[in-house]
Amino acid sequence: MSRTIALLGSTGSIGTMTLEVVASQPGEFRVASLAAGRNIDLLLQQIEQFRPEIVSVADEEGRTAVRERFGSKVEVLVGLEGLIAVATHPEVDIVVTAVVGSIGLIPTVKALEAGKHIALANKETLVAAGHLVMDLAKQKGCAILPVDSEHSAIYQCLHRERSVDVDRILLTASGGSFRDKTRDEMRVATVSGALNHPNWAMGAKITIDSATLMNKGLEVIEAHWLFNMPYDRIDVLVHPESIVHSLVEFVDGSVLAQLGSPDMRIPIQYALSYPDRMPGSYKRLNLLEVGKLHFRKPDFERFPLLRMCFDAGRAGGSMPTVLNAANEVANEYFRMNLIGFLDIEQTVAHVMDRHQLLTNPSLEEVLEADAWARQQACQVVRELELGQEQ
Ligand SMILES: NC(=O)C1=CN([C@@H]2O[C@H](COP(=O)(O)OP(=O)(O)OC[C@H]3O[C@@H](n4cnc5c(N)ncnc54)[C@H](OP(=O)(O)O)[C@@H]3O)[C@@H](O)[C@H]2O)C=CC1
Ligand SMILES: CC(=O)[C@@H](O)[C@H](O)COP(=O)(O)O
Ligand SMILES: [Mn+2]
Repeated sequence: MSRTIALLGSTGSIGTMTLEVVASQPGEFRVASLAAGRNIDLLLQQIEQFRPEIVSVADEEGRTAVRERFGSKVEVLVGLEGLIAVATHPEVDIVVTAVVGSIGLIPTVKALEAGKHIALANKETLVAAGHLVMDLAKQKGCAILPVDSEHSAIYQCLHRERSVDVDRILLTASGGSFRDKTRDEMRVATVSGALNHPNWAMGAKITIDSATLMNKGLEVIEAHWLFNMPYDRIDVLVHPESIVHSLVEFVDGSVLAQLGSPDMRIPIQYALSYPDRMPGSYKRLNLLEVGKLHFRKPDFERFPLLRMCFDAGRAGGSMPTVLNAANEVANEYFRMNLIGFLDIEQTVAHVMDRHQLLTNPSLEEVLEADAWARQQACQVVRELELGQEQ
């Protein structure tokens, strides 16, 4: 096969698993470029092992550390310029976008403009600017291969199916750390409690999003763009075991589902090897051990962010951008112990209320809306602290 890969977010949960997949398939993949943030110790090990030609880091301190160790053996860039250079490396076939947050948008756009296929983990990119990213991919003939487990599942179920034959998509949700908690329990929830995901070991931001069900809401918007599916044909199903990764119902009533152990290396490898499959030694699913699978309706009252995501998606235009940016800020404030768990939804709701919708934003307008929402979210948090917001 021998595909050349760029990896954005190499030091994160998806990033490190991507490199595990690469290392487990000798001769199949070459890593030409890596982008990390501030975890320079890990990046140095990755450079040693994978020998990329270009790397990117978050700041000058990181650049100095890499240069001290590797001298001119590797080119080191910084910040957004670095992310773009990594994503557009001339020899790269596939860019794995595994940074967290809407910072992933511009490098993804630049990669598409340079004709790269995208293995997309960074769902915030599609939430922020799905209309622009999907149009650009189509125009350039580039594939957007989903890494997110649910979307990989749907992609696999849709393989060789006609879109006219699809009736609806069913996205499964574990329910997150607070699946069975009351609102009163959530009001006093701790960061460590929210970070205790029942099934998946993931980065901190997505784990908190999973606990608020924001992650599922973002995934609804991601599915809307990836599969060109109207919102009233996307349903969410709480499935505590995270074994059925998602399902597709067809017009004849037949339902296809993709199942597997909850291990992100499986969808990562599928995105990298698509349309082929490569052998993998990941833990096999044993349904006899699992025994029973459970499904139930999501509770929109206890988890209002899920409804807000449907609302933002249906409003369209700049609203999903604003929803996402406000959530990124509120999620981070919660992780820093500066606001309570339920203040996340309050912050997002107030920022959405204050937003004047742009119906078909350009990339520049998306970036402006993102920046506006971040600044508003900080303002709302200050007001919440002062007790000015209900
Ligand atoms: N983890 C999972 O299982 C899944 C994740 N996803 C999605 O994949 C994406 C990544 O998630 P995950 O791996 O969990 O996140 P992590 O927090 O574990 O990793 C984030 C990565 O992004 C880097 N990064 C963060 N900010 C910047 C920045 N400003 N500039 C450059 N690099 C930056 C971090 O660098 P450093 O650490 O060096 O600072 C790290 O390498 C998210 O969009 C998430 O929603 C989707 C499905 C499953
Ligand atoms: C592994 C993965 O794809 C995550 O996005 C996962 O979906 C999070 O679990 P939740 O279903 O709890 O959001
Ligand atoms: Mn997911």
